[in-house]
Amino acid sequence: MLSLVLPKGSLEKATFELFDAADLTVRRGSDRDYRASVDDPRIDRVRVLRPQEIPTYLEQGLFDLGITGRDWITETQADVVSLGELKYSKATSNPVRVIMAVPKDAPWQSVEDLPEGVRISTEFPALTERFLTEHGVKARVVPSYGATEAKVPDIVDAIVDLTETGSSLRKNGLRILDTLLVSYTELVANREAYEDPNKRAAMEDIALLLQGAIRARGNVLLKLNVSDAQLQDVLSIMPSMSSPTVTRLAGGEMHAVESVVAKHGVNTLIPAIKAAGGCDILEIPISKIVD
Ligand SMILES: Nc1ncnc2c1ncn2[C@@H]1O[C@H](COP(=O)(O)OP(=O)(O)OP(=O)(O)O)[C@@H](O)[C@H]1O
Ligand SMILES: O=P(O)(O)OC[C@H]1O[C@H](OP(=O)(O)OP(=O)(O)O)[C@H](O)[C@@H]1O
Repeated sequence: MLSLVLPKGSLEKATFELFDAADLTVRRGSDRDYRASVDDPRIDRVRVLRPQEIPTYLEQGLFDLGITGRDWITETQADVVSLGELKYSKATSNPVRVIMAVPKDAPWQSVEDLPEGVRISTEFPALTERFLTEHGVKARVVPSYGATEAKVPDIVDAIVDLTETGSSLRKNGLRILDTLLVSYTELVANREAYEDPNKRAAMEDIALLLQGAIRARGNVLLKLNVSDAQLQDVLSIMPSMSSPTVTRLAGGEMHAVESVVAKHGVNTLIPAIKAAGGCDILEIPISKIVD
């Protein structure tokens, strides 16, 4: 069946939590163990490796399916099939951005302002070279192996690096000059494996479980009862994914209402439902939402 490669490092914790939520719990001896397993008939081999190497390994057929960032797929230009974006990063559900940054007080306002021979440190040399060529800038691109922000202004003049929350840029007194790429985490496959109908079906099952777990994040199921007379008042304030489900209760003039709502806002919604006539209100966690 499928061999799977998962990212070590920045995405590791969030990826393992997502697989757990998707009922594809990854098991390994310790967090230093780079061989793992998933108790699922569709997955027979799991390795945990650096995300920057994952697109190439997938292209070469060393694994069928993997998770990495769009940034590394673009940098390596690996020929892989994407099964879709998985909306999570190291700390948030937002994408990361590959940006060019300079010291706050540098004179340059756009990439075209950079002088010939400008020194730029980056972990993304290929992406940076392509970007500079597009903008007609002749620079010296210096490969970085981490702590890139720390190298300006004494070692280099500018950097191309990732930003998620912006905290590293702020701490290092840097200003964004341009954005080269917006990058989501993605589920990607080896092209040949994806062409195999059995493997593709297994990959699509896994994608569905992962996306279902991501969609469920931040949502809860609200259930309540309400009288005939007050049903419209409750429905008028009840958000839902499509439309709330309303069922008549076996006895009397009561209805049961249920709806998937955003967890954010439930603190004001529940008292409002109660004031509108709702009773027996239940808030229930959701593990997955599959279309
Ligand atoms: N806040 C973040 N910082 C860095 N990378 C992030 C962040 N959120 C998501 N990512 C993604 O995680 C991957 C990081 O890959 P990379 O090969 O640079 O290894 P790493 O996990 O950061 O390891 P190291 O810390 O040793 O550099 C990229 O695809 C990147 O887009
Ligand atoms: O916008 P932020 O939320 O601050 O996140 C972005 C920072 O996180 C990553 O660094 P990491 O901690 O992986 O160290 P590294 O630079 O050594 O790779 C990345 O390279 C940025 O420096």
